[in-house]
Amino acid sequence: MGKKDKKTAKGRLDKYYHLAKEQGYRARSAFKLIQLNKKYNFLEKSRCLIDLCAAPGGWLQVASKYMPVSSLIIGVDLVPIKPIPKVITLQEDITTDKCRARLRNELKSWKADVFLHDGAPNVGISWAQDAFSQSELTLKALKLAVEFLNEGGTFITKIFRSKDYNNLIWVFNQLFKKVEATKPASSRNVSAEIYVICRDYLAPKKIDPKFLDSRSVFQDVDIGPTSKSVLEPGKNKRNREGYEDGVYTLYKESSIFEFINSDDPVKILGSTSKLKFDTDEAHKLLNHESTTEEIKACCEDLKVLGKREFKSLLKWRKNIIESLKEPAKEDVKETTEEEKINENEKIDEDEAIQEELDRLVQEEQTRRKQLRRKINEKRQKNVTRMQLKMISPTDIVLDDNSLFDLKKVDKNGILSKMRKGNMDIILDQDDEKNEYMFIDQHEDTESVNENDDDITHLEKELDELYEQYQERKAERDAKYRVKKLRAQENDQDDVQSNGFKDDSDTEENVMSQSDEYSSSSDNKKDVENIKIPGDLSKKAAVFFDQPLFKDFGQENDPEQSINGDNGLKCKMKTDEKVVDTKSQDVEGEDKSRSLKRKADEIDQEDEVEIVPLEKNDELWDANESDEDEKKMIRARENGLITAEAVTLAQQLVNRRKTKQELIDDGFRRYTFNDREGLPEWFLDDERKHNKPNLPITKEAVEAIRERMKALNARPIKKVAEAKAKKKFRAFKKLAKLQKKTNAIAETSEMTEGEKAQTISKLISKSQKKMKKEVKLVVAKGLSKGKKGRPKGVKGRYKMVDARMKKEARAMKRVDQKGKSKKRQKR
Ligand SMILES: C[S@@+](CC[C@H](N)C(=O)[O-])C[C@H]1O[C@@H](n2cnc3c(N)ncnc32)[C@H](O)[C@@H]1O
Repeated sequence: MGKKDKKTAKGRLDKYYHLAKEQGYRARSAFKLIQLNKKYNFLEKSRCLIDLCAAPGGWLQVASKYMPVSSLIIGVDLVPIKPIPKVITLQEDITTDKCRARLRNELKSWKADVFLHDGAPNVGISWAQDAFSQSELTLKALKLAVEFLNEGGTFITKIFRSKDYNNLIWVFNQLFKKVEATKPASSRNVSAEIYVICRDYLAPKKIDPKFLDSRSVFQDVDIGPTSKSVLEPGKNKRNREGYEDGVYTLYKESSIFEFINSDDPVKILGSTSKLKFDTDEAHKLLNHESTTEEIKACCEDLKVLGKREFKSLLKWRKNIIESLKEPAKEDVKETTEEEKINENEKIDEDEAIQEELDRLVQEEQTRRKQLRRKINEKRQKNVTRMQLKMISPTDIVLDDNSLFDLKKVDKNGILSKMRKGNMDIILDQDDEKNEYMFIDQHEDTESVNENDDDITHLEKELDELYEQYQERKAERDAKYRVKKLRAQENDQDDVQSNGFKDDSDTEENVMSQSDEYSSSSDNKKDVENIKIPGDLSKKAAVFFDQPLFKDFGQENDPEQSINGDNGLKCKMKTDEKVVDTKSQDVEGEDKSRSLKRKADEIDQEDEVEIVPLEKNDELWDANESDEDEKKMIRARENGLITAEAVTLAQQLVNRRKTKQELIDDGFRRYTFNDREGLPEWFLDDERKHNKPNLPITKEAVEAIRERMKALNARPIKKVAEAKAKKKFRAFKKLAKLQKKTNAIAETSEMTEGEKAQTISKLISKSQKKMKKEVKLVVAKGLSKGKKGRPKGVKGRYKMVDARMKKEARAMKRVDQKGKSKKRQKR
């Protein structure tokens, strides 16, 4: 069988193909016999069956299944048939006498009850030939059948619905009582095959030999090559047109010019027996240089030619056609050459030069454009990177056309400003020299104090060095960069939540730019000069926001109440009520007095502005109000996640701690940590190490640990995905199995028992695929695991030797010792 087109082949895998696979039949054609038997019920009654053209054996399998156990079943085919229990198989050509002899030998005195013929000769040349070969084969099968069939026996054959069909049916009717043609459901609709059931063999004593002679039975016996393509007979499409109307003879002559002038010369070669050189013009062709003796001989009898000869005839035809056209061609050649010369003359030399010039200019322009784009891209990249603080200006390697001229920058002392982090720069696009300008809003007000004393100078240097260190650290450590960014965000949030608007107001810009305004002496003045809309400066507002001053404004100025809806609110960490400090203790009063004094001092310098707050604004404490708020939100969302928080909660719930105690605990050395004026490096260090040591209980730690364990036990995404995939695969497998079992349950070709058996087979097959785990068991005891299953081991197991590993190591050791001794001897 030829190589099938994948798409077609797949299309052929229909329901019967799958059913045949399921039920172990070798070919889907098995179902044709099952269906025929269902209709005519001949297998169960038979004791001897001969299957002609039986390979691969599908019909034989069905026969052995449905026929009584001790039946004689013989299968014959050109190709060997794999053995089938209780079936005799012969490798013979059913058209030969040898086959007949072998059958006689096998049958001895027996005669067959059923003769089957499902033969399909090697086909593909033309439809008419295919059909004829099939009909001829059928007649040969019938010839064998009439010789070996019992009276009343059945002959079943496949035939094509061709013009020989009626002739065959006529012959069958002469030999059998009942002749019926049927097409089983499993036979494909696209196939022209049909099955003829000839029952009740009459077994006439004398059979007219014409009944079994193909020349007599079929009208047009010898079908010549009707092939359209003589060059590729194997690849022909099947053609159901049959003979040409009115053409009953196979010998045909055509004129040589018919072949030369034809649009389809291959067809002429296929349908003609001889090509004639009959006219005067044709005679001239005989003298043509390409008309060799071989060509002449080929034209005499086309029927005997092969592919090579047909090709040479076609080549000859091509040469003849060209030579007939030649004079006309020469004329055309002359005219074209003249035209070419004229055209060449027309081409103006100036135009050519102009074109060349245009091209060069164009090239230069594109080159420049590309260069400019490259430079711009590079500049843009650097600016972005610098704004993201990924690089410092000093990191940029500069060429002549580069964005920065460091020497210039340094002359103006800008470099040091850059190092301090003032990155607000604008690029003057029009300026071809690419100079940089710094925007410094306070350039007028702020002058560099050159007479700083040594300590301040040292501190400044230290700050700068620390900043550089941080930058270097940030470059190396992505985590650190993220942390720093987060800290900056928090700082900005603080500023906003404290009533500072985040617009382009100059003062506020300065605020947001100076992250650590309170610790930087450079910016100190700026900060102090900031006017908060209201009466208090930011610093004063922060100061007065402490819970101690909650009722402070109320007594003196009820209209501008600090605690009022529009004033600053105060809140302690734990509870709003707690802030209501009616019973302030003595210590608190002392503190309040000293703090008030401090505030007065500050306000002497600053104008006091009160920041109006929205009614629903969250309150904040002097140090880390936002932190607290965030912690609260996090606790609400995720529950308590630290042992300290759980301990505190437990203490509160169990009433081991009162509110008052909680407030008192709040007043400790960490409560009013003064950060003012402290260098950044010190504050960073403090943030890292100086933390309150809050009490924790064993139960709280246990509770947190349990929670973490539960979290860990949750499957990670990948595991969950893998599990889901596995589930999906199992589901798909089950659906497939269900589909198969449904098909089996619905089929009418099987008994209920067979259905159940096949379904259970399918199920067990699908389960088999699951891998069984093999347990390794170390061989112990006297028998070393040689006697039976070890105790307590279920399922598959494998015995392994505990010594093996140790012995292997020992051998290695001995080996190495031997080697070292040899070396010493040398
Ligand atoms: C369609 S298959 C038969 C399938 C068969 N009924 C089954 O169920 O397995 C046709 C068979 O006819 C065989 N055949 C064709 N011409 C033959 C011949 N002259 N003698 C014996 N077998 C022939 C082919 O070898 C081919 O195996």
